[in-house]
Amino acid sequence: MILTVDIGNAQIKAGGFIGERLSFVLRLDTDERRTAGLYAAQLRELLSLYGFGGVSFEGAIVSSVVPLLLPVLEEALHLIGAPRVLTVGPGIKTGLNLKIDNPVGTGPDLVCGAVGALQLCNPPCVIFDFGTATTVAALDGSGALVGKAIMAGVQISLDALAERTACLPRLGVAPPGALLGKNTQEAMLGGAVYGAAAMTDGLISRYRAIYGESLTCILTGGLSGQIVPCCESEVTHEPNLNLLGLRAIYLRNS
Ligand SMILES: Nc1ncnc2c1ncn2[C@@H]1O[C@H](COP(=O)(O)OP(=O)(O)O)[C@@H](O)[C@H]1O
Ligand SMILES: CC(C)(COP(=O)(O)O)[C@@H](O)C(=O)NCCC(=O)O
Ligand SMILES: [K+]
Repeated sequence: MILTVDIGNAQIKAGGFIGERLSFVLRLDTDERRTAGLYAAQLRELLSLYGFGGVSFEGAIVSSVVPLLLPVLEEALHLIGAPRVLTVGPGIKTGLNLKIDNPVGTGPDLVCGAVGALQLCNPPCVIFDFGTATTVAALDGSGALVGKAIMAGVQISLDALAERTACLPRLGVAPPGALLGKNTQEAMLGGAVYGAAAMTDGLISRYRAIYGESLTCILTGGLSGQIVPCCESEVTHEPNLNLLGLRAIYLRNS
């Protein structure tokens, strides 16, 4: 089995591939205070809970947008028995052409998503990733990453409303009851979720004006399942896109 690990700002996603098949996805909280031993113990426990306790790993690959946690998870993966642990960063072959300023400063999650997208479709394509931040990565007809957009994430927007107003409550992203709410909670959820979906539709129509109607739009990220049902555009939903990309990068480097 190949273990793929995507460290995001909210959660660490660990996916196990047997061949092409993604057999499981574990989610752990991102916490910079946690040690390698604690993450290893948690991974071990979850692996056996899901029935993969005895499985041996061919290797593992990690991508991180939280620099402090990268060595911590690398060590945790060695501790649970991964004989080799690759890292998405300088020196790794991704096969992706980055036609942007400062390729090294680009989030490795965007790189993994782009590589994952190229497994699923022919470019041009755009990837919307709804996590802590909402990000867009655009791949031109040659498959090169040519541009990106970064917005406040859907949960961040709700958190900011609760923090910076006197009367608005703290809410988690959830299916909105209606486009227009009848109460404060519905109004906030409708605004956040339909607002994100309408932003997505609006950006897609602008990107289609550049790249043509054949542009493939892939939505991913932990919150994408809440946004996809409210979008009007034709989109592909792949919640584990970064893990697919990580597996492809692992294979390219082994
Ligand atoms: N099992 C799950 N499946 C999908 N989304 C989840 C799940 N558990 C939590 N989430 C939501 O996904 C969000 C994190 O999305 P994610 O894409 O992992 O963000 P990041 O990459 O920034 O860590 C959290 O706000 C959480 O509420
Ligand atoms: C934009 C991000 C914060 C998104 O992180 P996430 O929502 O996946 O936790 C991350 O990709 C990042 O820190 N990027 C570096 C800046 C850039 O890609 O231009
Ligand atoms: K994101």
